[in-house]
Amino acid sequence: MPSPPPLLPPTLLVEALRIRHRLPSGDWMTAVALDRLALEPGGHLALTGASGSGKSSLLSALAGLDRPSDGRVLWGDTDLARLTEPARDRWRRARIGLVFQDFHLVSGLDVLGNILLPARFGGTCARALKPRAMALAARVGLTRPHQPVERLSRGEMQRVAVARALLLSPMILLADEPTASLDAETGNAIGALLIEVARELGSTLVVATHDPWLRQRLGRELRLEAAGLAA
Ligand SMILES: Nc1ncnc2c1ncn2[C@@H]1O[C@H](COP(=O)(O)OP(=O)(O)OP(=O)(O)O)[C@@H](O)[C@H]1O
Repeated sequence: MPSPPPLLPPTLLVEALRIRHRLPSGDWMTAVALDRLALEPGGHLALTGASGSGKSSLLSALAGLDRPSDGRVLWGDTDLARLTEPARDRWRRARIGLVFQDFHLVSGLDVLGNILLPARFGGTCARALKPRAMALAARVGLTRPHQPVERLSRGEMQRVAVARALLLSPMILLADEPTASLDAETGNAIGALLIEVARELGSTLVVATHDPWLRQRLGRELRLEAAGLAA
């Protein structure tokens, strides 16, 4: 069983972070060069910057999905790079709710089945969480919980991805462009919901976004610049 989430989210500290990707040519490019970022427990932060400036790469490192090439990502006293991959997976499942840019929905499952996926992966009883999953589906405006996800519009898929990230009441919420596929009004509603739920839970919230409304509502902003080819 995963360990229960701590009552308070840990402080985030990023130091001398470099994330490099290998290009098909064999060269390396630096996607993120960030000397320092500190975020208090329950803090909210918008990651902004032009397309390709490294927002998704940074979110992946914060979630422990990718190991930094250099530097450290510390959540409290946990240095993610020092954990083995299975330990990092356990750590992430117990603490983090993730909204992926491309949703990562599982076709063949309906709306409810997708929202309940973190329960399955985390070893929590999916049946016990069904009422919460139904409530979250309604809260994000999904009225047909048994609709197969492959028949949803992109905007509806985005709502499923947001509801799924909230299922386990995570202490840390990381969202990659969570309003990008929505019209302005719905995007604002979903953005407001993320902020509201993060406040209710006392969760730390980091959102990569181009959306000026959401950026403003999050209050604090870190603007990334494309770093370029690695030396
Ligand atoms: N796996 C990878 N292999 C090679 N290059 C990559 C990889 N992932 C990202 N990159 C490159 O790293 C840079 C940063 O990409 P990233 O997706 O982090 O930016 P972003 O700010 O999230 O962009 P967008 O706003 O378009 O989603 C880009 O130049 C991208 O092409």
